[in-house]
Amino acid sequence: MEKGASVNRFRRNTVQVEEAQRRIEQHLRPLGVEQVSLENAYGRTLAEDVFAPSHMPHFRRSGMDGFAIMSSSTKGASPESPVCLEVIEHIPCGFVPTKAVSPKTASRIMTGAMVPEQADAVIMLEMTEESEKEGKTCISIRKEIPAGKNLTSIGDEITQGDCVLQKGTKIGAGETALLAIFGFHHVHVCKRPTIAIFATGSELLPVEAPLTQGKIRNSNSYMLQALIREAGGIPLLMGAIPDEAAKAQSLVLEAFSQADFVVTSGGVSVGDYDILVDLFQNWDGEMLFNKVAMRPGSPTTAGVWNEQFLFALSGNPGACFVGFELFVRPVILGMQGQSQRYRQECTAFLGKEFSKVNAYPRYVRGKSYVSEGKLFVEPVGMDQSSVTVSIKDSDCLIKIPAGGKGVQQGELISALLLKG
Ligand SMILES: Nc1nc2c(c(=O)[nH]1)N[C@H]1C(S)=C(S)[C@@H](COP(=O)(O)OP(=O)(O)OC[C@H]3O[C@@H](n4cnc5c(N)ncnc54)[C@H](O)[C@@H]3O)O[C@H]1N2
Ligand code: MOO
Ligand SMILES: [Mg+2]
Repeated sequence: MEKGASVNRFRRNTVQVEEAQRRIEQHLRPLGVEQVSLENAYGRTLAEDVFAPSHMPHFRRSGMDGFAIMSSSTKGASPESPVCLEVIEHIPCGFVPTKAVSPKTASRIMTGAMVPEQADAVIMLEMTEESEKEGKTCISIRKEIPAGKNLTSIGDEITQGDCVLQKGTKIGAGETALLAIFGFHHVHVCKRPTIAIFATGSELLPVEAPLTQGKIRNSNSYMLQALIREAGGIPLLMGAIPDEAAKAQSLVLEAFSQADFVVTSGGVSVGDYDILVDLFQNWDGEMLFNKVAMRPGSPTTAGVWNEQFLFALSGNPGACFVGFELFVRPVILGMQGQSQRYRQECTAFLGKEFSKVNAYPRYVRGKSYVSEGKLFVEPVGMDQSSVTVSIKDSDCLIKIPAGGKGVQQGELISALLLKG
């Protein structure tokens, strides 16, 4: 097979993960704003602060099915000397009371209904006894009811004018409920980036193809597609490019017109057919980095062309996954205007020793759990860069520092939490 035009491999300068992230950040811009209907707002990022246009609740609301009363009318009420009040009105939800409650009267009211102005408490149905007297309905109350009982005052939850949701907030179920409450049928959200995904490698088969000797199915593209979706991006599956440098170059450059940025996997190391290296050799954009002090994924490469990123992730699935988490995901979030772009880092006890010697900091696929009130993390198992099976089992990346002989069980260690 013909070799890629990769005889003169170019020099690599190793940068730390944080430095690589900093270089990316310098080119990171939010994409802009669009309007979506509330039903399509889930998972999107708010592009503006949302202020309450009204109080919540905006009327005095009953918390129980019962009777709206003046609390003062129950003064001295006891089983021995109950207070009797005449029922003057029935107030279902959605109804505006028409009759003023007096010290001698009560209005039957349902949960969520508007409490008449003069009433300052609601007594539960079960705490009253109803009777008919001379064609009138009366209730007897055997207990004093304090003012404010079972009554939600205007603005109890939210005051008109309050900032209820801040710009940059990701819209989940609770945010959606608030937007609906305040009548925001359409919301301004940050645009989602479209990301073209290429796999590279002549060994790659389409997922539907039968396996043949020496070939494998292209799993990275689909993994990246899922990761991009999780981060709120719009993935564009562009298929696999065979190991032909010229073809890779034209396809990748072409994709910049269809997407906000491009992610590739494979072909970034020092091999004869590592065609992304050739692409970056002919690159007339800015090279951000081409080697990172990390395992897996040390050959991860990134550049910018006309302010559009090209992330060339490693082909090894474990390294592709980690490269996405550390470099691509923050860009997808940042383009959507999210300020919290990086995975939360926590300190935890290592549940199982990790004894590999590390030339570079290592991001080990791990599982977190709580035992006796303490947070533990432990490696999920096979952790080689080439291993795919353990990706699904991990909810964190354990950061094993460079140097030394690994980390012992029980030692405190940092981990990036991958969920949430
Ligand atoms: N002599 C050296 N060899 C290697 C070095 C090195 O420094 N010197 N680095 C190793 C490291 S570290 C990594 S990580 C890998 C990086 O490999 P590439 O990014 O160049 O990826 P490929 O060579 O294209 O493929 C590697 C591996 O991954 C499989 N692969 C590729 N694409 C996919 C895909 N879409 N879905 C599933 N699997 C994929 C591919 O078949 C290979 O098995 O290089 C080391 N080598
Ligand atoms: O960068 Mo490669 O893992 O790190 O195998
Ligand atoms: Mg390679």
